[in-house]
Amino acid sequence: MSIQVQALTKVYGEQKAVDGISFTAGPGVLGFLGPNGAGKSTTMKILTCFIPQTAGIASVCGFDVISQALEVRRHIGYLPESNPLYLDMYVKESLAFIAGIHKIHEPASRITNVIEQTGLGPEQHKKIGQLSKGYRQRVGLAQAIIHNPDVLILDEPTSGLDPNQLIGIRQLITELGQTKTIILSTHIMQEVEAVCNKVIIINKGKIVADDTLPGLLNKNGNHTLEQIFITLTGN
Ligand SMILES: Nc1ncnc2c1ncn2[C@@H]1O[C@H](COP(=O)(O)OP(=O)(O)OP(=O)(O)O)[C@@H](O)[C@H]1O
Repeated sequence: MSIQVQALTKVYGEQKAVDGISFTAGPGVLGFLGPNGAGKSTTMKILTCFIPQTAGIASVCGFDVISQALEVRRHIGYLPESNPLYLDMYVKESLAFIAGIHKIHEPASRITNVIEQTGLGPEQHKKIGQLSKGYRQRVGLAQAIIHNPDVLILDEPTSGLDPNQLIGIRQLITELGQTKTIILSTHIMQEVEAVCNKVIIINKGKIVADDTLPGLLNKNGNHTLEQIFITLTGN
C-alpha cells in the first residue's frame, strides 16, 4: 500500500485534532470526508511532512514521514486547501520554478506535458494573477504532479469552481487515479460519487467509516451518501 497510517495522533495544545487513526490506501481515489474541524487537513499535512505527528506512524511509498521526509516529498504531490501561488509569475515560469526545486531532468518537455495534461494550454502565457479560480487550481495541480509523484494529496481541490471547471478537474483526478494513489478531501458528496472508489469518514479526529463506496452505501441501508455522512457525524 502506498500510504500506511497507524495509530496517528496530533495534539495542538489542548486540542486533539487527530485521535489514533489507522488506514491504508493504494492506487485509486480515496475520498477523505468529515465535518469542519474533523482533522482532515491535519492528517494531510502530516502525510506531506508539513507538520509532525504527536504519536503514531505514517509512511508514504514505504518511507517514514519523520525519518525519511525527503524521500516522502519526492513521492508525493500536494495541493493544499489555500493553494498558495505566486500571482506575479507567468504560468510556465511558475512550473519551471517548481521543476527546479524537484531537479527535474529536461524540464521544458515535462512542463509542456503537464500543461497539456491539466488543460492549461489556452492560458499558459498569462500571469497566474490574471487567471480564473479554476485555472489557478489547474496550475496548483500541475505543480503538484510535475515530478510525477506516485501519491497525490488534494485538499478540497474543487471548492469554488463553476460546474464546467468542476467537470474538467474531476476528469483529471479520475485519470490520475488510474495509476496514482490519491487522497481527496471534499465536502461535495456528488464529487465523491463521481470520482472516489474508497471513502474514509472522519469525525472529531476518529475514523467512523472506511469502506469502498458501494460497501458503505450497502452497509447503511443504501441511503444517500449525504444521509450516511449526517448519521455518522451528526451530534
Ligand atoms: N495550528 C493549529 N493550532 C491549533 N489548533 C489547530 C491548528 N490547526 C488545526 N487546529 C484544530 O484542529 C482541529 C482539526 O482541524 P483540521 O484543519 O485538521 O480540520 P479539517 O477536517 O481539515 O476541517 P475543514 O473541513 O474545516 O477544513 C480543529 O479543531 C482545528 O481548530
